[in-house]
Amino acid sequence: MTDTRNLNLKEILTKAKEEGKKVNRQLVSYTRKINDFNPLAIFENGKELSQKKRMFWKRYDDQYIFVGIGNITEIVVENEGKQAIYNKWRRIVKEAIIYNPYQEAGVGLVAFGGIAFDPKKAPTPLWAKFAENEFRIPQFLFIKKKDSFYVTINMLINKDENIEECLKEYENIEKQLLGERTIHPTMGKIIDKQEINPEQWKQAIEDAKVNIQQKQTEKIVLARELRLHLSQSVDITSVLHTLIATQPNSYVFAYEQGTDCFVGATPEQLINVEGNQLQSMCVAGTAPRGRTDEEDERLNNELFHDKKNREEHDYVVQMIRQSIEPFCYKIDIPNTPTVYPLKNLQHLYTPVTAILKSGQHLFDLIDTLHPTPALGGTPKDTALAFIREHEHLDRGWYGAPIGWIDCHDNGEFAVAIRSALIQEKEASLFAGCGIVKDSDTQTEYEETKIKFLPMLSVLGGS
Ligand SMILES: C=C(O[C@@H]1C=C(C(=O)O)C=C[C@H]1O)C(=O)O
Ligand SMILES: [Mg+2]
Repeated sequence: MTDTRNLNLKEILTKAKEEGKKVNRQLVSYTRKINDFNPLAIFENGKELSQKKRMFWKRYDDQYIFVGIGNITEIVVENEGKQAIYNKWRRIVKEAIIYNPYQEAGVGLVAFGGIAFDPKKAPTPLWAKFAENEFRIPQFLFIKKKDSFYVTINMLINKDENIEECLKEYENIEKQLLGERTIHPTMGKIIDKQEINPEQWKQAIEDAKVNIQQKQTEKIVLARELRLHLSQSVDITSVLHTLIATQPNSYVFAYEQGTDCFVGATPEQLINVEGNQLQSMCVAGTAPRGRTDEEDERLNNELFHDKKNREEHDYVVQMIRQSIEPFCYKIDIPNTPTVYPLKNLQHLYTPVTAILKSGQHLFDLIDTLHPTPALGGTPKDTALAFIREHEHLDRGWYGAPIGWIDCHDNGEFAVAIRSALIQEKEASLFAGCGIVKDSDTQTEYEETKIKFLPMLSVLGGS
């Protein structure tokens, strides 16, 4: 990390060119405050300027919005585990020339990405455009943090770079990205909606219950797919617009990979690390929302007291506590959950806070936490083996950590549920539920139907 305080961008690039002689291509990251911007306008303006590599992230409480346009370099590791991703990230940070006068988590050089739910499961063509894991450093990163707005420009400068030209080009792109635009959301029609093998999925639930009765596992999460054919290519900006409008209390994310885009509105945080402060969430146990206030209150109350849902939830609380214990102290987890309301459903919810011991970092925690019993099961390895064998679905990035890390190891990852893989005029939606000993197959089936709704409704279905 080269110290570039008091240099302007031109001077920095000239310095980078010098460095470039040694390393061939030098990464330069330059951050400055800017006037307020409309994140979705930037996302839309970036459509043609990003080589179809855009990303979007809005935190559930609106405290962070990121729009990433383009990709100057990515981190992809196969069969090496999450530590290898972290090591590559540290190397990039170490070698970069960084200008960033702001000491703010998430502001500056940041990598965004996701990982596959289960690298041991053989992939299918469905997720062909998504690597087992990928973290991307966008060319332009627009950041809204609380009430402040920033842009981070990332560039690769080589020894023969024409600095004047390069600056001009970046200025020009930035101007286009910040150009005014009003978003008029458009939505096509669903021509065909196909539940993928629902009967086979119900059979897997029966098998899971036998597995649980035989005491091999206590909880197994099983997911299924809904495949849509649409009348026109899905407009991702419109999808994000409607998700933001309809799904408060949720992270809204998009990761574009050429003609495919993974999009979702998830309520579930896997982990947030800022300095030595850690946050996580236990989200498991589900009921629909009521049509009237009275019905809503009744369903809320029933969910809170329901033995089966409380059990489903408890496995997550216990596992998160056990997983973070070796890495943290001052772990604070309330004994009783509360009910977390979303537009289409409500969940049992328990917040987790803790202090990280020194030397422990985000990727260690992701490694130990993923998948929690909210998406895998208990015990983890047995449940995963069961899912691998009995669930006829390529989960890809669904149900897995998606998020960001900055160059001081702050970062946040959500669990990518309530999500869809959009492939132009087609889309796959995913939803799963936690099977425990008292699960009723038909009720679980109905639960997944509601969990499809956040994405289904923004794609024109109900
Ligand atoms: C697996 C999903 O959600 C998970 C399962 C839940 C449940 O079974 O009650 C609730 C929230 C999540 O932990 C999903 O939405 O696809
Ligand atoms: Mg459930």
